[in-house]
Amino acid sequence: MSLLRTSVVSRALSRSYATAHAAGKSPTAVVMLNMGGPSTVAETHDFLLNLFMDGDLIPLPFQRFLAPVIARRRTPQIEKQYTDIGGGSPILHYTQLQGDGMAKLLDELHPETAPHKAYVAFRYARPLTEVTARQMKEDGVKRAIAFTQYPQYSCSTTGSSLNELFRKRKSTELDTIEWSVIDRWGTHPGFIEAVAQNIEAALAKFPAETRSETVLLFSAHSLPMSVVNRGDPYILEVSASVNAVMQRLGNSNPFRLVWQSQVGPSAWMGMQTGEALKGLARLGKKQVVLVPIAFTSDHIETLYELDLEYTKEAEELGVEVHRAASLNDSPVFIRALADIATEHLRDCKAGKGPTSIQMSLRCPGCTNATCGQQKAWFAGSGR
Ligand SMILES: C=CC1=C(C)c2cc3[nH]c(cc4nc(cc5[nH]c(cc1n2)c(C)c5CCC(=O)O)C(CCC(=O)O)=C4C)c(C)c3C=C
Ligand SMILES: [Fe+2]
Ligand SMILES: [Fe+2]
Repeated sequence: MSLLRTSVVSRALSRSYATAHAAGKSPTAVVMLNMGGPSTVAETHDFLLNLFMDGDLIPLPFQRFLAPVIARRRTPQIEKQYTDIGGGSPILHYTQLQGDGMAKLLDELHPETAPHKAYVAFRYARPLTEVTARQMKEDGVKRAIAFTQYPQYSCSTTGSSLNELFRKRKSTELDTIEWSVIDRWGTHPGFIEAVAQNIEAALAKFPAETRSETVLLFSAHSLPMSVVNRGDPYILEVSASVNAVMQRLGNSNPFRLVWQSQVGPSAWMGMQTGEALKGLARLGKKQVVLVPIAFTSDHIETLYELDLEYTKEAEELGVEVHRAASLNDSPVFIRALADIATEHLRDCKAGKGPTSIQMSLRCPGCTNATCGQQKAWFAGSGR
């Protein structure tokens, strides 16, 4: 579609939302769930406090007392990182852009449920669930999709966001809405295509003669081994994404999946990204493309850890590193989000239920009662 036609269509669609709203037709809400990040450096402390208060992510003894201490102690270091990447996290900007683009496409792809409206609900930064819920109430929302923006499922990420929505359902009147859930989409062809195109763009920076020797180093946020060992599906699902991307690329390059950003002294999933780069240098590898695979926009892990820390270290060891761009404003990715939501709405209409079959299963080692209650509540929504 030409740019001109896209903007004409999008203006017409915004008008269709405004007209339908004025006429009293409430929008189908698509609630973009993610962790969020501090939009300004000054918001870093509150972001960290919310994060360390989350017992679904970091169960601490005496959480209410310990979390503020740890958050306060960690704030200066993390504030410096957000300062160094330009003064804050871009996640809100990109999530809004992705959501608005998706909602416009959805009006075309699935007119039966139009108008669609994207809402953002972050777990640790503004806009938090309560604020989003208030907006949804003002808009008269009766039907909503909880659409995780984590491609791969972990109880510590998507699980935590769904638990929060479930806990707040009464106080925010979210329980008056008919819900369904998109809980994972790590092998969706549109997502895989968007990642593959960004890898191809990074690979093109190397000379054609040596391009196929470049190592693709997929990097995802690590998980504590205690979470892996209770049966969390994240490691498997990230691996499935990597395999799907490599198939799409025709297995053009050697590759590995490695893990970054571990926090604290406990055991985490390895091999660590920084160590892997050093190891590749030791093995004489000269060219690497770093590929963020478990997050949909830039954040400190890409802009600080990958771009500022690891790339510099590797280049000092004689390795040329280029990073595949994050999905950010990729039109291929925005189209993928719209396709995922369309397929979900069709599945709901076909009676496949408000949640996926896989979502119904708790981790075999899960002892968090909220997980079970939350899954049962979403599965029963609208029935
Ligand atoms: C899919 C991505 C992520 C998983 C899985 C994940 C698990 C996880 N994280 C922590 C602890 C922390 N994470 C922190 C920051 C952070 N985490 C992710 C993503 C995942 N986390 C991102 C994208 C970010 C950065 C946000 C940004 O704006 O850049 C932090 C805070 C930063 C710090 O203090 O270092 C902590 C703490 C645990 C314990 C965990 C699994 C249980
Ligand atoms: Fe769980
Ligand atoms: Fe994290």
